[in-house]
Amino acid sequence: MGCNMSQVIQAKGLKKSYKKGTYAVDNANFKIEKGRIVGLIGPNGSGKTTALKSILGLVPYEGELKVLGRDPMTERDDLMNDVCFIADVAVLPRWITVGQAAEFVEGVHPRFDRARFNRFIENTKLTPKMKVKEMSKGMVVQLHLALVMAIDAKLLVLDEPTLGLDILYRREFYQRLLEDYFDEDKTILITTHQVEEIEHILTDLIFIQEGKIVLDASMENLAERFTEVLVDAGKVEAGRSWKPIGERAMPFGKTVMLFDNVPADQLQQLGETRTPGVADLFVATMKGTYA
Ligand SMILES: Nc1ncnc2c1ncn2[C@@H]1O[C@H](COP(=O)(O)OP(=O)(O)OP(=O)(O)O)[C@@H](O)[C@H]1O
Repeated sequence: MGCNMSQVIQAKGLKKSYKKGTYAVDNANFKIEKGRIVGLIGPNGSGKTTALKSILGLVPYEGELKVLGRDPMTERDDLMNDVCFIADVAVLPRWITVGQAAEFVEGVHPRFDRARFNRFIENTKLTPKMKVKEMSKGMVVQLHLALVMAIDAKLLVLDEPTLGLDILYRREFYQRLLEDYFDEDKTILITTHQVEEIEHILTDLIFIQEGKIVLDASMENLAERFTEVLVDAGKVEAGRSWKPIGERAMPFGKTVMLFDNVPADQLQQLGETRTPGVADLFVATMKGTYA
């Protein structure tokens, strides 16, 4: 692999096995470019965290992997100067204060900017002496975000960052990330299975199922490739003959069908068409996962 710096992550034949004969990540190929916000989305146990751990050099793997031009296994220390990794917000210990949390991150991350952190905190109800256990969940999110955003990392990796938070805070979290942190020199990789609230900030989508990449596309490509049709009651059979990848019943005898690579003008004969939401696309793609 060449050293192309607009390429933030390159994986070729990436594999990780914890147990002989089974692969948590199974021959994954993908590229992530600078200035993208990528959602790595998959059901429980599909290999998301394992993929992230490989990217961060936290587990040994097979195959080729380059992150910011470096080999995560042999150049981990170097790589960590440019990467910020945050697991879910729940990991902040309950006894820690705002000030101590900042001190801790400052100690472990060379790119942490204390003044920047303080500026974020000044816009909240948080005070330096406040403990996590005294905060509402929303305040914990604010603390978490301030810690993340004060790190000037080229690559930000977030593993289920909004787990356990309600929809309002999930929205707030992603909106702030987009408005106050993201720019064209940064790249964000987020894993989640709560897709609805991140889809509007994502530029790219990677679906993973049983360790395999089953979809890898930019949001523009998705809109070109997939179409959802609200099929009129009398046209269901016609619709099925064009092999939808998903189908669900709606009130009043209508049926929603999801099509992959069927020309839109053809589908318009069936009923109203639109671009599917990521959640519906996810469900259709993962069909059979829990069977
Ligand atoms: N340390 C480990 N030792 C053994 N098996 C593991 C280990 N970590 C993960 N696995 C297995 O690898 C597979 C993928 O797990 P992984 O945590 O990567 O999935 P995930 O997509 O992040 O899941 P979730 O959404 O539930 O967090 C699972 O079958 C899991 O049981």
